[in-house]
Amino acid sequence: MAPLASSLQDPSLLIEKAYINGEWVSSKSGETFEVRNPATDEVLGSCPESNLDDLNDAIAAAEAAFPLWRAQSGRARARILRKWFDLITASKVDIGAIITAENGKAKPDAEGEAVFTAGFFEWFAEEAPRLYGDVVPHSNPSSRTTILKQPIGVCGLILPWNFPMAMGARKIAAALAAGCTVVAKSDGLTPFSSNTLALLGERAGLPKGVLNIVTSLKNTPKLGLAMCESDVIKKISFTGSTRVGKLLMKQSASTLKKLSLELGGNAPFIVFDDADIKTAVQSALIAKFKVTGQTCVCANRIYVQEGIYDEFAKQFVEGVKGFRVGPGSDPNVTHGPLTTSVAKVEEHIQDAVSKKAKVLLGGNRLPNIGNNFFELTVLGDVDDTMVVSSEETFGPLAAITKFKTEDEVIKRANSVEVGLASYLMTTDLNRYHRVTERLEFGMVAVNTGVIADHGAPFGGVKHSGFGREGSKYGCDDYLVYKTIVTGGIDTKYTSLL
Ligand SMILES: NC(=O)c1ccc[n+]([C@@H]2O[C@H](COP(=O)([O-])OP(=O)(O)OC[C@H]3O[C@@H](n4cnc5c(N)ncnc54)[C@H](O)[C@@H]3O)[C@@H](O)[C@H]2O)c1
Ligand SMILES: O=CCCC(=O)O
Repeated sequence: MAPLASSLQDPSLLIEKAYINGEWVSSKSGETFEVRNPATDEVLGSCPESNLDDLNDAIAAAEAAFPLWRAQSGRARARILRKWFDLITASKVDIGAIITAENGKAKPDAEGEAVFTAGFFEWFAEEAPRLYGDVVPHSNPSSRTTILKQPIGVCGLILPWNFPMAMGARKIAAALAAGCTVVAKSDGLTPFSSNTLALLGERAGLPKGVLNIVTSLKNTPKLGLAMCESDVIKKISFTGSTRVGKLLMKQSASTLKKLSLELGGNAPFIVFDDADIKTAVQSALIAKFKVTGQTCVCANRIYVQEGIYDEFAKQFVEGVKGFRVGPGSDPNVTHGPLTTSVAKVEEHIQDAVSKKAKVLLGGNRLPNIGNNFFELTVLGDVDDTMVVSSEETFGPLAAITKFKTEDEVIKRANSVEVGLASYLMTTDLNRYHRVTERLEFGMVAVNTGVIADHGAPFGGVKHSGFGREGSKYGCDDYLVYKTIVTGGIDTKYTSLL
């Protein structure tokens, strides 16, 4: 038994297999890949290196399961999703331990992710019976137009490593509630969380073939291409970088696939002189350093108006000093390692410092703890020529920059290609209206550092992609609308058409 499994209350939650047609399977080639703990570099276990044959089996299973799953009532699907919620909630501690082991995030964040994950099953259990269509008046009074919302079919879901369970849940719960079946590809760095999720789905009563998971590290691009080119898969939903999102869109052209792309961000965090400084500092600490800066909604550019700049920077640095970096499994640790590499954080710091940014805190690797650890870092006097202002760091680097006017900061905030999350700190109601409406981002958080919630549509604009996850709109991405027109031509009215 893998050592991680033996540390769990329920060791069966850790599965080193792929999940196809209700069976836990090895890859046809027999190949596997190792999964490592980013805090220690220890091998946690291994998973099958799924290949195209395995993917085709998964697609065939999802195709075969689709007619029966879609034919169930929304209420029947809801009961399974609701039970899934209960099972995830009951396994919160074990799930947290698995997420921390493979992703690195600190225990409270990992257990928080378990709760966040469960919430999507609860939410979509409530949506499943309520996917109403419409009846629309027709211009011919003897006709009627009915709009049916129907499941699109088999969905291919490509999942990231930063929320290895919750990002999968946000897609899987919505797709299954809508009546679709799923082939998911978990991230090669974090396959165990997805497997645990599938196992709990199986225990909740999910019929075989409704959810399938292929696991892969090196075959990922091949599997991604095959998913895009498959005529059976009718929709792809992807969370990850803008680069890969654009590639998937190109690859999906030949099958004209419906796509949801949750891509990169570069969130501005704007603090006006009139902000409540305590709220602004607390919100910035959360928005910047959640999961050690590795969420797509993390504040990347902190713009502070000149009158409040020095005080904000001082209080922000004091706040950061209250955090503790270390292995996520240590209960005293608030921030774990980076899941991938510290190189980009270091490059952004070096570039900024070479252009006269000031290091207010941190700035160094922490090799005494491990290769993937980096100090929570605060830079002041950042300007727009620095790489950190135009590129998402996806790491623990807070880049603080000064601004003078509202017009100036809106222009600078909107100057990037991407448009996912943004933050606004102000107590001026008129300013709130003006600025929220002018920011070119899919989401604006006002006087808070937390955006995501099950009921809040999550997604971006511009190069951050399209589609909305969670919320009452979340099933739409997995539905197609069918128009049914009934009635004959009523000659009395044809002259009015
Ligand atoms: N908008 C969102 O909801 C959201 C959420 C999390 C992360 N992100 C973004 O993801 C990025 C960080 O993650 P990353 O650098 O690991 O992203 P990435 O795009 O390299 O990887 C994301 C996922 O895609 C897979 N992948 C990579 N190449 C692929 C290919 N050719 N075909 C199919 N799948 C492929 C990876 O294995 C991984 O599972 C950041 O830009 C971040 O903002 C966005
Ligand atoms: O990384 C993307 C998701 C972030 C979140 O939902 O808080």
